[in-house]
Amino acid sequence: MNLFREPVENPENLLSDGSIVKYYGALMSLDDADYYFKCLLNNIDWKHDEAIILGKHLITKRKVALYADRAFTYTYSNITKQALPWTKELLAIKAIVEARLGETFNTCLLNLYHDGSEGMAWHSDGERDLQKHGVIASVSLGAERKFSFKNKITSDTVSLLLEHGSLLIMAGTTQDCWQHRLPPTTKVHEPRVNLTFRNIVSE
Ligand SMILES: O=C(O)CCC(=O)C(=O)O
Ligand SMILES: [Fe+2]
Repeated sequence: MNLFREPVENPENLLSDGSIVKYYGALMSLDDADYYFKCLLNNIDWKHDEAIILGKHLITKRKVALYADRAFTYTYSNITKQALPWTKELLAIKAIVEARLGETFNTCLLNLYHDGSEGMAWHSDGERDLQKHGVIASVSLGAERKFSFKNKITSDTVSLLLEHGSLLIMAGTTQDCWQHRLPPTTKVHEPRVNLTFRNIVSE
């Protein structure tokens, strides 16, 4: 356990030229992070993610869930997902994030990685309905994992560790100019939950 976990008051931009990634460190106390981690493991409607890619129906080991202000449907990778109404704990975490950032969010996509064998490949969060250049706020709970960004033109990479109870934001042109991934690792044997708060603007 990292004994030096602290909030970062004015985090620096880890990228440049209009692409913004900032790591805010600890968003909450260790006790709160432990509490929310347990709640989310038990109380979220976790489902394996599905995609239809090149006509093949793929099912991930990682589990996902989608919560939002409205019960809208959301289509990505040719599969339609139904957003569920907020739970008490998700609303509480959302309020902490909104207070820290001075931004509001209407949607949360959650990922559950059971251990280091599960990750997420290089991608950008460029879904059609996502607010263009809006802030995406990423909260990490559970196992500490490496997170990386790769510039789409230069292939420059920037990596950092996402700690238990921490907050990271992506904004500006980050999704246009960079991809990000959660690399798999043989070193991690514990689960991790990630929440990305977003704004969906369709309809
Ligand atoms: O698990 C993470 O930290 C990142 C998840 C992610 O990139 C996504 O849900 O789009
Ligand atoms: Fe992403």
